[in-house]
Amino acid sequence: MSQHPPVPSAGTLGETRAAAAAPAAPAPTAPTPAGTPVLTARGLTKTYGTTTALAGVDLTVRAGESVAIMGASGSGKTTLLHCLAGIVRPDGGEVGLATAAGEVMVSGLNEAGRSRLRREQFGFVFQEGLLLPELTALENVAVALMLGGVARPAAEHAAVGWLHALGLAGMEHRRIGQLSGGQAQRVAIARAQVTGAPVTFADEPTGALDSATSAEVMDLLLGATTGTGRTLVVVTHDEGVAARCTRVVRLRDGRVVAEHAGGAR
Ligand SMILES: Nc1ncnc2c1ncn2[C@@H]1O[C@H](COP(=O)(O)OP(=O)(O)OP(=O)(O)O)[C@@H](O)[C@H]1O
Repeated sequence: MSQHPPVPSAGTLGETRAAAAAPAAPAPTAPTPAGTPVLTARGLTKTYGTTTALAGVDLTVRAGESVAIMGASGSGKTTLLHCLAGIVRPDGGEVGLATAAGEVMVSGLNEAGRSRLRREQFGFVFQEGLLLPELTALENVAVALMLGGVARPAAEHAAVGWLHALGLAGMEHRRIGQLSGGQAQRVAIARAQVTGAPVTFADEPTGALDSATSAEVMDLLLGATTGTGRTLVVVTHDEGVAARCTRVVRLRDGRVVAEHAGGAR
């Protein structure tokens, strides 16, 4: 990455939805106009042995929206998220990502291409496992930029900006194990946003949190993504999380069985 990393404006993204939406962190590339399709899945299929995880999914995700993917355990939510994000290659169908250079077929790229795409275009907030416990909060965020070629001082400057915006001032040098679950998820949000990635994927981002902390983390996640014109795709079992999104997609047995506006619309 050659651009100077984006840094949020002064202040915090706040604890409330309204406050969280206020400061805008410029994306490294011109943001896709709101409402434009940014990710398009066509006829996605995926099987694991004899298990059909996806049985033909069509889905369009538009810039600036927050899409909650819901459904019973085993209905294919995580597999769909992983196919959209280029973590897993579907057996059939395709996933297209709109970029400044035209549509990139995520599903057609080899592992190196998908890895680069994930680093440059996507942010990830998962329930667990993505933060490096041996690194501090600051290092966990800065490393996302350093992997893209940003020098350490600039990466740390941007990381500090995001950690402060997410209410973690003073905790920059704590290791992940020295943070609460909610604080660790804020670090994950900072790491997912610091590169300016236009699309963030979250898989049960509040799954391990109590309901008050869950609401705070979800507000911050929305403020940092759709609040700054970016796009969020979130897998969740929690109707409260889905109610904060603009659209809800429900899966059953690897198929989309319902789609409707979320409470945020
Ligand atoms: N790596 C894998 N190997 C074998 N089977 C898998 C694998 N990943 C997923 N599956 C199976 O595919 C189906 C869909 O799994 P997936 O994780 O996408 O569902 P989910 O809706 O996210 O479930 P949950 O809510 O329990 O996380 C399940 O039957 C699951 O057991």
